[in-house]
Amino acid sequence: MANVELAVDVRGLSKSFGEKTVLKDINFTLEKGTTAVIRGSNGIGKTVFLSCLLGYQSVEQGEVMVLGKSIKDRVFLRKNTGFISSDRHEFMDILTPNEYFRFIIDIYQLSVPQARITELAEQLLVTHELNHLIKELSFGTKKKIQLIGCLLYQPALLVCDEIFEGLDAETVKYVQKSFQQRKDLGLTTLFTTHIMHHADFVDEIFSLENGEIIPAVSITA
Ligand SMILES: Nc1ncnc2c1ncn2[C@@H]1O[C@H](COP(=O)(O)OP(=O)(O)OP(=O)(O)O)[C@@H](O)[C@H]1O
Repeated sequence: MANVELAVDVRGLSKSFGEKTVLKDINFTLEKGTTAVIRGSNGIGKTVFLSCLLGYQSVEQGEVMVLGKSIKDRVFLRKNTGFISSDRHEFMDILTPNEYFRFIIDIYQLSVPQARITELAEQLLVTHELNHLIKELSFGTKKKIQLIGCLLYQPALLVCDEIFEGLDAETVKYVQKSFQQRKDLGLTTLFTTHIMHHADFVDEIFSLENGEIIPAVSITA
């Protein structure tokens, strides 16, 4: 029976590429309403782990439950999760931000007034970018557009890869505040970063080392 109080419940997850084992029998849980960070050195497997968690990469061995359901239920998974990628936005690239937001509003059947999009765009200083193709936007602006998309539907589980990379100081503060607001709403946020001092507000800190995810004592240790 699934534990519905867990936002993430990973059991025995392993993942290899050829001879190279990246994730080794990972057991990892995250309670609902938690904000957590996973740190780890370059190439250690953070992106692969997040991709397995959200069903973007096949799981070789093990079981992954998100919000009490197996990730094999892909409709549930997509409806209730959001992903902010550091560098993968192929399907967004052919849209403008405005088209992308309309797409999100349509598929999630949201009743979001245009004024809310205008407000978020003003807060994140992207008002003048809304009708340009996403592929033509800067690295940080693409991330801001993904953030706005997620804030429109506020997924129960938001997963972000390298969330602070390439963001200016004001946007870093905005992201931190948004994640704290998500926590106040009882929502779960899991992200990776190399900039650990930006993550000093989280509830839980994990480290990916030697293919395993282990709790870390502090943001530095
Ligand atoms: N599709 C793939 N095919 C083969 N190897 C892969 C594939 N995807 C990832 N890897 C390998 O898995 C390992 C972990 O990569 P991953 O991108 O998860 O690292 P990371 O911890 O996110 O690193 P960084 O901090 O540099 O972003 C790397 O050795 C990478 O080369």
